[in-house]
Order: sequence, then C-alpha cells, then structure tokens
Amino acid sequence: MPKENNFTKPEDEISSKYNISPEQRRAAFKAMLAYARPHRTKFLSIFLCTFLAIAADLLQPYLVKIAIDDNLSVGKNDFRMLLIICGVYLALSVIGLSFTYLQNNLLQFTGQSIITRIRKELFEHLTKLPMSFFDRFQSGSLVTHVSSDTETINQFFTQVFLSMIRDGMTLIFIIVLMFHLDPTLAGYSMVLLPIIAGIAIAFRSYISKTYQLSRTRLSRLIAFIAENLAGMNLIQAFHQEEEQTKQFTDRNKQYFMANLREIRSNVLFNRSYDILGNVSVAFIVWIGGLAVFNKSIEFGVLYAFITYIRQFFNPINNITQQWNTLQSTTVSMDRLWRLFSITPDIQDAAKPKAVDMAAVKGRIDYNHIRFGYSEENPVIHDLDLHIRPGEMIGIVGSTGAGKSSLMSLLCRFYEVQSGSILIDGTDIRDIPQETLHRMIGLVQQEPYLFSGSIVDNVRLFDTRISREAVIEACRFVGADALITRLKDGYDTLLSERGSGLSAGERQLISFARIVVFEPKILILDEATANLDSQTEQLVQSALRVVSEGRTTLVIAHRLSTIMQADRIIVMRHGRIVEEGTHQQLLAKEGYYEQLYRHSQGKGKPALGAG
Ligand SMILES: Nc1ncnc2c1ncn2[C@@H]1O[C@H](COP(=O)(O)OP(=O)(O)OP(=O)(O)O)[C@@H](O)[C@H]1O
Repeated sequence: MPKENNFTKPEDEISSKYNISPEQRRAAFKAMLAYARPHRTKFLSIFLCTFLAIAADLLQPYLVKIAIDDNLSVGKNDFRMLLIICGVYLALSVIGLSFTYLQNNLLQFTGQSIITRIRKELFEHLTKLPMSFFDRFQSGSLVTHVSSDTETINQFFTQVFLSMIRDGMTLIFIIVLMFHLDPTLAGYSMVLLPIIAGIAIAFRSYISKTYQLSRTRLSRLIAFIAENLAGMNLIQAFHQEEEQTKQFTDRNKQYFMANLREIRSNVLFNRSYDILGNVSVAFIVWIGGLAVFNKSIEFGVLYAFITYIRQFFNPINNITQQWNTLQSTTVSMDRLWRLFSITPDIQDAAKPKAVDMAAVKGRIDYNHIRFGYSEENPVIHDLDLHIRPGEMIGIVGSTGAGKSSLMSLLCRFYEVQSGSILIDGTDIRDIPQETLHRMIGLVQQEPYLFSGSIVDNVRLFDTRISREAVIEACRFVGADALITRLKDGYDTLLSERGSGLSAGERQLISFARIVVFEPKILILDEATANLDSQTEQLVQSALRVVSEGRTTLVIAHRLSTIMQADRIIVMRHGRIVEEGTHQQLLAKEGYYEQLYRHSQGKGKPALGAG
C-alpha cells in the first residue's frame, strides 16, 4: 500500500516563492556534500546495509516460487526441502529486519551529526556578524534559517538520500528479478511503469500545491495569533476584541478549508494508487494466467510476478514524494549558504595591538568623526570629543540626535566613515574586538538577561568568576537584599525577559555584571528611563558606586540623572552644540537650558526631531 503523505515542512511554502538557478542549486549541493564527506565510511555502510536488506526482502517471493514450482506443483513430496525453504524464508526476514534497523540507525546518526555541525557553525557565524546585518534581517527569518532550514537538510539525508538508494535499488532489483523469471511477462509489466510513474508525479504535484496552501494559511494564522498576543493591551484598550476575533475567524476558516482540500487530495491519491495496484495485478493475472494455461510459464513464476508487481508501487510513490523534499532542500541549502557567505564587514586588524587590560586608563578621543547608517544619510557630522580617564560625561539631546550611535561607534558595532576613535591613544580598529568589548561595559534601557540563574546572569556563565565574587558585587550595587528575598536567592532562574524581576532589579543585576567584569569604560544608555523615581534612586546610588574609577558615559532623557556629571555634552542633529557642567550650561541659557526647563515642566519643549 502506498504510504500516507507525511509532509511536515512549513518551508515548502517558501520554496514556492523562491526561484533558484541551476548554478545556485549546484553550489548549494556542493556545499552540502562537503559536510557529508567526513562521513563517507558511514554512508558506504548504509549503502551496504540497504543492499542486503533489500536483497533479503526480495528473495522471499523467489523462494516461494521455488517451493511451488520445484516441489509442490511437480508432486514431489520432499518435506525436508520444504522445511529448508521455510527456514531460509524466515532467516531472510530476520536478515532483512536487522539490516534495515542498522541502516536506519546509521542514517539517523549521520544525518543528525551533519545537521548538528551545520547548526553550530551557523550560530557561531551569526554571533560574529555586525550590527548592520541585524538591522537588515528580521530575527524571525533568522530563526527559520537556524531551525527549519537545517531540519530540511536533515530530511535530505534521512529521507531523500535513503529513498534514492533504497527505492532506487528496490526498483532495479525487482526489474532484474522479473526479467530473470520471464522476459515476456517482464516486458508486459514494463508497460505499467511509465503509467504508474506518470500518475504518481501528477498527483504529487497537485498534493504539494494543496500542502503549500494549507501551510501558508497556517503560518498566517500563527502570525496573527502572535501579533495579537503581543499587542493584547492595545486590543483591549481600543476595544478591538470583536474586530480581531472576526479577522481570526476568517483566517481560521481559510485554514480549515485548505486543510480539508489537502486531506481530500491525499485520500484520493492513496485510494487511486491502490486501485491502480489492483488493476496491475489483474493485468498480470490475466496475461500470466494465459501463459500458465499455455504452459509457457510455471505457476510459481506467476505468483512471484504478482508479488513483485505489488512491490513496484511503493518505491515509485516514495521517490515522487521525496521530489518535493529535494526541492525544499535546495532552497534551504541556498538560503543557508547565502547566510554563511556573508562576511563580517568589521574585522580585527591583520596585526592587532596587544592591550594590557590592567593598564587601561579609559581615555577616549573621538577625532572628527563622521558616520551614517547609509552613505547618503550622515547621522554624526565631524564630531570631536575628548574624554579624560575616570570622567563622567552626561550626553543629552533630543530624539534622533545621535547619542546612541556615538556609543555604538565606541563599541565598534559600526565603523566610522571618517575620523577615528581612540582609547588610551590606540585606534579602536587596532584593538581586537574581544578586548575592546571587555574594556567597555554597556548597560542599556532594557538589560538583557539570559535563561539561567542570577549567579550565571551576573558572571555571564564564566565559571572562573566565583559565586562569592558575584554575591560581593551584588552587595556592592545594593542588589543583595532583594535577591536574598527571592525564594531561591541567587539560584533563582531567570528567563530572557527576566521574569519575576522589576525593571530596576534587572538594572541592578546588570550593574553587578559591571562590578564583576571590571571594564574601564562604562556606558549607560537610558539605563534609568524605565524606572519609577524610588527605584531610580536605588539605581542612581548603584551608578555612583559602579562609576567610581571608570570613565562613564551616561545618555539620559531625564536630566536629573546626569546633573552631577563632570561634564554634559548636548547634542543636536549629530553635532555637539553645547558642553559644560550643569550650572555652566544653565548659565548659558541655550539649548540645554531649554531642555532643562522643559524637563521641569516649564517653557516650550525643545525636543524637535534630531
Ligand atoms: N540601526 C539603524 N539603522 C538606520 N538608522 C538608524 C539606526 N539607528 C539609528 N538610526 C538613525 O540614526 C539617527 C540617530 O539615532 P540615535 O539612536 O543615535 O539617536 P539618539 O539620540 O540616541 O535618539 P534616542 O534618544 O531617541 O535614542 C536617527 O535618525 C535614527 O533614525
């Protein structure tokens, strides 16, 4: 009986929108084969196991033919011979089963090993790509690359490859055995081959379309649910429940219809295929039966033919079924290879300068830098800023003025278009990126927490940092009291969004990170923006202790956060327009003074764009 259609790959729908050239296909396969090459011996063993398993299976009808023609129909009562044939038949079943088991295990192991390696290398590659790459690619599509695309490649090895060798070999074996048994009858049977294949291919292409449609509708439904869950507060606040439910019902119904169509076409195909099988058997019984009557073939030969013609269908069906998987594999492979071929545009210098971390002072020089996220739209214009070691700099300015960009440039997430940035007199392009990132501690508005315990989140899974050091750091920033209040204390498990912790508590944990890793330069990008005034005070006092002895750059919308800074830089349209202490800037009665008055709720807002 033909197998049920078991497509489960959502990327099939992607493949329908994705055209790849024969050259791309060849390149993708070449790349995939490079991953398979180290497993040559295993593939050879798989091939051998498949060969033996198929041979054992297909010899069984031949044995029955011997029992019928050489024993039963000639009236020989050779029970010993019959017993031996039965014994061999059983032995062949056991051999077939054992080799199939072995082949399957080997293949799954090999496929999974290849995919584990691809997944690992892909993840490593992604972690090395520059921020400009992540600006362009949505994380959703990257998740698809890492999960479904690699899974499709796994299916290539465990399903397509298996089908090619197993079903291909089975077909060849059957044809050879048929011609060996009776060339005339085999010739008639071959007439059936293109008919079966033609029908299977036509059906498969139709089924694949219905499958793609139902996958597309399912992903639309899922996307709709995800969007609604994310914006549930807005839906409720704007009384959109009814409208959204209406839209959901519509999408739900469309998916239901597509699903029904897919199931119907599957059942229709499987049943038609069954009928075709029966017609073929009837055809062989008719032609072969006449030959038996005419004594041109023996009865056992007819029996073997009927069995083989039934077995003809499965491999053809399987091969056509795998054709779709093969197409999605090429698409996935091509997509992955495009991703792999993106080279990070920010690289370490060929001969980077060695930096003695203990001797870092934290002097920063922005020397007439110019920068834009694209060539034609500069965001920072000829900015010149020199910061002394240990100085605390407050950076203020309206939305889009370029404050965060200035910090990203210091971390070398992006490259300046002209000018240079120096730390202790060394151009950051000459410092290995890993060292540079160890020199700088970054605390953002929404500190990122990893899945793991509080201890691991503070020391970032670096077990060289002791638990005691982590606790000490938390005490230092004033986080100890709140952590010990938690049920599991320092072992409390956090998730990406820091479940169970308030924004201020998460911020304190990121301060403790700074204490533990001791970077000489500290950047706080709107770190207190999300906090209520009481928590802000807690974080402010943590900031005071953490910034001690470090060059600290604080970006803040709330001017209260930076009033105590040694120097305040006021930015507008990518330029520094004023600088000085809070008092000096107020005395100037310029842009800062306007911002300050506005933040105090007096005067007109000075927060125009940029
Ligand atoms: N990843 C990016 N890709 C393209 N343009 C960007 C990107 N990030 C920022 N910009 C643009 O660069 C300009 C400066 O942005 P930046 O985030 O540095 O300003 P900001 O002063 O920090 O603003 P805010 O106070 O709102 O955070 C803005 O016009 C912004 O739209």
